[in-house]
Amino acid sequence: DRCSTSPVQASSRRAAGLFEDSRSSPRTKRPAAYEWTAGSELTGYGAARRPSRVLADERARQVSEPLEESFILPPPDLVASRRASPRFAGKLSPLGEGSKKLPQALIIGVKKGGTRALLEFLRVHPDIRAVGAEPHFFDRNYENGLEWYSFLRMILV
Ligand SMILES: Nc1ncnc2c1ncn2[C@@H]1O[C@H](COP(=O)(O)OS(=O)(=O)O)[C@@H](OP(=O)(O)O)[C@H]1O
Repeated sequence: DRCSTSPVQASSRRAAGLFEDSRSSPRTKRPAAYEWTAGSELTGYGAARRPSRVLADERARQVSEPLEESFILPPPDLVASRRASPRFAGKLSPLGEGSKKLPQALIIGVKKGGTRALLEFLRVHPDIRAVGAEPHFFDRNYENGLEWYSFLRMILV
């Protein structure tokens, strides 16, 4: 919500990379993220603080390291409410319990643009899980990289 035109465009490119990563390689998503990140011209808040080349190299090192699987537990509210749909067939997500995964969808918008309202509408759907609070990855936590991002208990659509 603090982005001007240029960072918003950068965010859109980044989101597209994450989408493709999740769909094309659900188990080994990091190599795809590595290629995407390393080949991208990074602009926006993170790049404004450090040179984009340095930032890209740091990202490449982070995402090329092997990831631990199955360490993030489902949110307690989901367990308590038993909102998981029959599609999940006894699991709490299509990925199995405790999977760590980047989101398959991002909501990006200006302040007071209705993003919170959209999130709440989507959250009603039993096949959609979402972060509890807005993570502000692109405008406040971008420098923490994808590792930080995937540590959130993220969205499983
Ligand atoms: N579909 C639709 N139609 C009309 N108005 C809508 C709609 N969706 C959201 N809103 C109103 O837009 C205001 C900002 O919404 P959000 O708080 O969800 O936006 S955001 O989280 O800051 O992006 C907020 O208004 P205020 O309550 O006056 O702040 C929402 O009620």
